[in-house]
Amino acid sequence: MNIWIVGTGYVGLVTGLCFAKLGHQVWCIDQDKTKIERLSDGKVPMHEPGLPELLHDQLALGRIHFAHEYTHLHAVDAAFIAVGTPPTERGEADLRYVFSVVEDLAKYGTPGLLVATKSTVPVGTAAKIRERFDRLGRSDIEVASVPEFLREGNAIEDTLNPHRLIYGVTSKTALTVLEAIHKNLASPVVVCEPPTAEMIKYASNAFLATKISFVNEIANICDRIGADVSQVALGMGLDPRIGPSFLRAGLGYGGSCFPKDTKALVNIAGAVNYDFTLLRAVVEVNQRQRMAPLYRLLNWFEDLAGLTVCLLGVSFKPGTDDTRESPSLDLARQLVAHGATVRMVDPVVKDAKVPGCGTDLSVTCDPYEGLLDADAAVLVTEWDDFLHLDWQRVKNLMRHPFWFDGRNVLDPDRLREAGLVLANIGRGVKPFRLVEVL
Ligand SMILES: NC(=O)c1ccc[n+]([C@@H]2O[C@H](COP(=O)([O-])OP(=O)(O)OC[C@H]3O[C@@H](n4cnc5c(N)ncnc54)[C@H](O)[C@@H]3O)[C@@H](O)[C@H]2O)c1
Ligand SMILES: O=c1ccn([C@@H]2O[C@H](COP(=O)(O)OP(=O)(O)O[C@H]3O[C@H](CO)[C@@H](O)[C@H](O)[C@H]3O)[C@@H](O)[C@H]2O)c(=O)[nH]1
Repeated sequence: MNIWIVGTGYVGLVTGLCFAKLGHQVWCIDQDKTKIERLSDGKVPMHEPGLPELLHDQLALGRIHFAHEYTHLHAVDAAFIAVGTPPTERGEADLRYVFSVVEDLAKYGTPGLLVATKSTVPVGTAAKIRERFDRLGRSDIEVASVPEFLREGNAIEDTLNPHRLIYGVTSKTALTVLEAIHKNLASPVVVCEPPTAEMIKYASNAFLATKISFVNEIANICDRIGADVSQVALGMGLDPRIGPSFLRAGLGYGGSCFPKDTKALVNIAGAVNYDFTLLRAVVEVNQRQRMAPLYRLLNWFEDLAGLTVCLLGVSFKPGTDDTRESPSLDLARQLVAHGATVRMVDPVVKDAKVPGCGTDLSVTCDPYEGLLDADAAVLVTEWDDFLHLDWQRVKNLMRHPFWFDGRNVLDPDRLREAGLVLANIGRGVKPFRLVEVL
């Protein structure tokens, strides 16, 4: 089939390349001319495992094309909208990019085109898109909601083997096109109305965020009563009704999705006079959780002025260079406000724009360089590169030996043997090694 993907970011590029791999002809359109030129030259603008190879292969096969305007005017079967829906100041999803694409598609879309949103959009958006097309004289265009569930760092696998496909449609024609596009995927399919599809996306992210904030609250209690949250999560997760995933305590969730989508769902509920009390608490717990290392540092040093703190990890999670809503940036801003000098280390992020910090902070990829003469270190992102350092060398490099493991991934015994002082999240007691899954 012939497919347009509008918006060539994390979602659009991965989706476009995966559709090409499935045998379709794909045109990725983006208003960012530089990005399009780089992609046409085979250069991937973000860090995502497997993407450079996939781009190379699909360019060679002639199935993927990049354009910054709608020059391809012959029959296109479907257009997927994958532009950003960033939060407004009030936390609502900003739909201006989506509606701007709708205007373009009304102008350039060929008759009978199916327009599907992959962007995460508030419940009711498909209906608004339908209205706009009708107003623009394009009642022939079909509208659907096909929410996206890929995770950054695992995006290709998630797209080629999704846990589910959600088709929010209002006609058999739309369903037939979606089935033809995804026919080589063996995933369960849920066919529903567009508002239900839109809600499935928000409810899924909100539920995962709730699990994280829940386990972080348990961790904070564990710290105070001398229990170990890692083993609490292990014990809980063995119950199949609970499951082991998304129970890793730490500095909370970041990224371009959970923070914005939880706030957007609180707003969606508010707009229909429903107070989503639970989700508001999830958001609040997450914000507070990010500051755990700051309070520990103040506890160790009382005053942070003049100290050097090394933050390990800038991206919001390992496997990506995405720094949107990264806990590391929030923490850096707070540390700078307390008078500390912040050094950042990350294997793929090259520079850190810290909002409210004046200048960009420099980022090195060498942990030993970042730790030289540091008074304290905080592991914010659990990149493999940080897990097995030469701890004796680390101890000798640092001015003071204070470490905060914000993701509970470092081996406490190893660090302590090297003479480092270690704090973590909710592991108030030394792990009792006999407790294993037998
Ligand atoms: N990033 C993820 O992991 C993920 C996963 C699932 C869903 N989503 C949702 O998908 C959407 C896109 O997210 P993303 O992370 O890929 O965003 P992104 O910022 O990486 O990419 C968006 C792209 O859209 C382009 N764009 C904006 N307006 C345009 C226009 N009028 N015409 C053409 N191109 C335009 C931008 O230049 C940019 O390249 C969001 O709604 C997000 O919530 C994201
Ligand atoms: O047990 C856990 C699991 C995750 N996280 C944090 O949660 C955030 C999100 O992680 P993850 O879900 O792996 O990353 P995303 O790429 O943001 O993917 C989420 O957001 C996407 C955008 O909506 C969805 O498509 C995905 O299904 C959904 O998992 C990260 O900061 C993680 O560090 C934890 O703190 N504890």
